Amino acid sequence: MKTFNLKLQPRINTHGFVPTAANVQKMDMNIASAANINISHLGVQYRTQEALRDVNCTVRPGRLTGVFGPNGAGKSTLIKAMLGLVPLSSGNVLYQGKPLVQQLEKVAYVPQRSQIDWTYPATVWDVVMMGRVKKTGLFQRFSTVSRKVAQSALERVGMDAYKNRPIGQLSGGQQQRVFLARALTQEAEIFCFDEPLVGIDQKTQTVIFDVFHELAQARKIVLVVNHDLGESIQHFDDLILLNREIIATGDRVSVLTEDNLYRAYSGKVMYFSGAAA
Ligand SMILES: Nc1ncnc2c1ncn2[C@@H]1O[C@H](COP(=O)(O)OP(=O)(O)OP(=O)(O)O)[C@@H](O)[C@H]1O
Repeated sequence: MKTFNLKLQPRINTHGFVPTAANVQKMDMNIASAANINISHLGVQYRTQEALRDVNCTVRPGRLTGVFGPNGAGKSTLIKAMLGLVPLSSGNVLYQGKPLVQQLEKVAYVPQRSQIDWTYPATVWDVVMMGRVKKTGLFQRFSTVSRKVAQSALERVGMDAYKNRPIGQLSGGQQQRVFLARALTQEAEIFCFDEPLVGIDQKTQTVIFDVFHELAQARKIVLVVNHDLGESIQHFDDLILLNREIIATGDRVSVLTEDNLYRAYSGKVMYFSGAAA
């Protein structure tokens, strides 16, 4: 049985936002009027297996949202279904009132490491510039603006010095930072990351969460699949707790209850209620 020490502290904040009750209320009012992703009655069936059943939830801009749940809970499937990468057996996903799949130019998606071909002969710069292809058009020359955006994204994630390296020669953390830079160059409204924290070093984790918080503060939608119930969970504002169906969804503190965790992980997680204070 795994044990996790889940101290429900205020979200770690490195950008000067003081989470007083008044500030949070102001933020919540803004959020209520902003554009959400609304997922309604979403189901996914893989041949004989029902991966997701009747998923209903909202993903809000301005909030760092984590998708949590045990192995095989359907976390990756949820993101793929939202982006039209696997077919829905029921339901819909709307953004600003319209199907999200009709607005994929607004989305930056970084899949799981295992789904990326790291032997592909591309340099760090090539990979980051790929983030500009949708804006520039295939086979068109990249503009000066595009190059500046890519350069600034590389610098933001601390990978500027590796620009000419083949992507396959980098460490796991460096590769993840390059893919984060590529997502940034897309200048998207919606950012989806599937397990970006797997196999990375502490420095990369810090950079990644700093960038996530910056995106959220810029009122982007930031959705992150994660399975680690350790300390890093405190970075998230909202959680979607899944196990083939929604167990709980909403702000982090309301989702992280003993009962919800027990139901999601079938009793395989011991929750220290004393640590919630
Ligand atoms: N392409 C597929 N074809 C058939 N079954 C699949 C496919 N992709 C996923 N599954 C199954 O659907 C279920 C949900 O998978 P998914 O990868 O979405 O879970 P997850 O919560 O992301 O898991 P993990 O934390 O292990 O990555 C699993 O039982 C998985 O084996």
